[in-house]
Amino acid sequence: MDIIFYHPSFKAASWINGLQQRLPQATVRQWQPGDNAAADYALVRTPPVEMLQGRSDLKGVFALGAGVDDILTQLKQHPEMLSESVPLFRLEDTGMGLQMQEYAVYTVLGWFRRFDDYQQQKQQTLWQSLKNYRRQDFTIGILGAGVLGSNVAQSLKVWGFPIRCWSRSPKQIDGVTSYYGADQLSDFLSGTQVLINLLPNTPQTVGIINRQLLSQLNSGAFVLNLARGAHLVEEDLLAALEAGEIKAAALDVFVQEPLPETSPLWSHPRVAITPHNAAVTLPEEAMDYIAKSIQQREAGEMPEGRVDIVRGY
Ligand SMILES: NC(=O)C1=CN([C@@H]2O[C@H](COP(=O)(O)OP(=O)(O)OC[C@H]3O[C@@H](n4cnc5c(N)ncnc54)[C@H](OP(=O)(O)O)[C@@H]3O)[C@@H](O)[C@H]2O)C=CC1
Ligand SMILES: O=CC(=O)O
Repeated sequence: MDIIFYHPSFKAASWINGLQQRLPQATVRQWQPGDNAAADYALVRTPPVEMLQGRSDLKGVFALGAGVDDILTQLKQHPEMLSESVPLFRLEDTGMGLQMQEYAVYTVLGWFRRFDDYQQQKQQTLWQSLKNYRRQDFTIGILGAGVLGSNVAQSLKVWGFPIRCWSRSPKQIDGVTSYYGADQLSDFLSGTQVLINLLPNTPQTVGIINRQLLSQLNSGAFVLNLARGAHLVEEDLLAALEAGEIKAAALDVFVQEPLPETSPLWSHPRVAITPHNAAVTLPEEAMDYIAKSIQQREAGEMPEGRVDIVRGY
């Protein structure tokens, strides 16, 4: 069995060794331009078109992340890149759920306990206790109730906040109110105090967090974008912050990454920024997952995490 590996920044040698140990029957190699030799599986992040093109014999392509929007964008531009018969898989959880939980719990509790306000008071050497939010009014709305959205819902539920989620199909998550489909989006937004985005980036979700959507949240709501920069219209967020409709935002992802030095988001006192690392690919967990998936595929089973290319996630 032959496996080809390509990632623009990961250390190829440690991935190749790690996969080789997990799959002793396989020969794993780093793909280089011009390598057209046979391969059964490909592990990739934003692969060059020529790496996958013409490989209709592949038994699977594994994306080395949870989101596959980069690969699907390339595929739209170069439909010849991936034969329709080749399944594309993505990482499901592999330790990203816990990382998202950490980020969301830290941020939401900080806003709930008004640490952002106290940080600003500190700049003014101001010793003043502020009125607390009421827990029952601090409704958290999660856009996306998939692997990561449901993880985040579970972790925030234990703090006693009302939790709701919005997805394409209805969900049954204990203690979480499910809204689904375009028809129920307004009901989901109405009464939401903290909006957390964990949607995939698809033609249906691009630009979804715009002025019109933000205006339907509670006045003084908070926004946490953990998914993709393309979901959020940054100028609309800035306008809503200026108008006081949105109190604060925490952003991990941006339309342009790295975020340009000239972006007004950098200097905004009520915007927190992290460099797209809310949940990173953990090599050991990811290799365990991919090795298991390859074994399942070799046994004639279809592993979890198959991307529906038409649906876009
Ligand atoms: N910032 C970071 O470091 C990271 C960001 N991410 C981002 O997080 C995203 C989510 O990951 P994950 O939870 O694993 O993805 P999943 O595919 O498991 O979940 C996606 C959720 O979004 C819902 N959804 C998709 N399209 C729509 C739509 N048009 N309307 C309503 N709901 C919709 C799905 O609904 P349904 O369940 O009904 O299908 C599902 O609940 C990734 O795509 C990636 O972009 C991921 C990892 C790290
Ligand atoms: O943003 C990261 C991912 O895995 O998707």
